[in-house]
Amino acid sequence: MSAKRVSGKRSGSGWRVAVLGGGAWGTALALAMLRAGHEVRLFARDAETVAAVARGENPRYLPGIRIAPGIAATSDIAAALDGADCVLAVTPAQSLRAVLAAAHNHVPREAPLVLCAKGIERDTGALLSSIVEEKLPGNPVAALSGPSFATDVARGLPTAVVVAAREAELAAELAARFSAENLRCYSSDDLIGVEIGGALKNVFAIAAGAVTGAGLGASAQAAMVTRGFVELRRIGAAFGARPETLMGLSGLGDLLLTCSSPQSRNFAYGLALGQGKPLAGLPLAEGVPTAGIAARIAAERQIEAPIISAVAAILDGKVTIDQAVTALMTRPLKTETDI
Ligand SMILES: NC(=O)C1=CN([C@@H]2O[C@H](COP(=O)(O)OP(=O)(O)OC[C@H]3O[C@@H](n4cnc5c(N)ncnc54)[C@H](O)[C@@H]3O)[C@@H](O)[C@H]2O)C=CC1
Ligand SMILES: O=C(CO)COP(=O)(O)O
Repeated sequence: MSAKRVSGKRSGSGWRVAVLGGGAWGTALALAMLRAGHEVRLFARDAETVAAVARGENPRYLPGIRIAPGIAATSDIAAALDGADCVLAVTPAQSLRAVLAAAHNHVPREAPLVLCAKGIERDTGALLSSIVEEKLPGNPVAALSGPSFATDVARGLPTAVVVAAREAELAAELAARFSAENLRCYSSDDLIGVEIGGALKNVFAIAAGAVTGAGLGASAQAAMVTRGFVELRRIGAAFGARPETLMGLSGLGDLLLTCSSPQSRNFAYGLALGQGKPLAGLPLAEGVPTAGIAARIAAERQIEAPIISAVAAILDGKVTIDQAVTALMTRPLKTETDI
């Protein structure tokens, strides 16, 4: 790691952090970075969000939460990235490629690009780290993931996340710099494992919401989440993720959070699906595009992932929830340990 990155370009311990994305999570992370002692620039593409953050709010994405002064919001991506020591990419997974296309000429050389979105690119099956490696080949890539609702983090409620990079030293440095009183960052050198956990838990959160919405009961819910976790581990193993990473904050931790709370937008999406309510206009549910591509990846690699396939088929309107449940319940019996 370069000496420049260790010490930061600015004097003192604070970095200049650029946050790309003025939605719920981008704004919450901007606040978290401010609390951790950094100078924060927030890129939001719409002028309305920029003006709102300057007023101390973001009513569209974080209604009712006061945004502390000190975040410099801008819709000029070059200005947001100017002199950044570190860049957080916090737009939806399916927008990452477009955002990096707009950003790549302005990202300072060597600044780590920290992925904060959770998903797999729908059209290509690419993990987000591989998109960064393609678009910003000179910049180190990292990922921040774990159980962390934007509203909780924005309010300063305590939680723990994991920051991963292929280089353990970089992961540890980022974790140290991002941690603050109420945000405890663990570090990991299993970048792929952290990415896979964060991306796939969203698919099971949709399934969990659908189970609740369809009134299938708490037992079905626990059985689905447990067997879903087996699928997450199978796919993770195929990508080279370490099992202990998937047992950690970005896998099991986030699965527990989002499969149990309607505060999760993916759970809420599944809930509406299960209740037969309209889905149009619901907030971002990253598990929707990820379900389809994860089902395709599983099929291509011959990985057994019946719950992911069922979620994808339900979302595509190919089967009903009832039909999917019957198909899952009548699969050939097997030993539980046969993952
Ligand atoms: N909201 C949460 O609690 C958490 C969200 N995440 C992840 O963070 C990512 C972003 O989620 P949120 O901020 O919650 O979504 P959001 O829907 O609240 O905001 C998305 C933001 O991205 C912007 N955006 C979309 N496409 C863009 C583009 N092409 N160029 C520039 N800006 C663009 C939108 O204008 C909006 O400001 C997702 O992958 C999500 O899974 C991760 C942890 C917690
Ligand atoms: O990933 C999250 C919390 O860790 C947020 O989940 P939702 O996108 O389902 O709201």
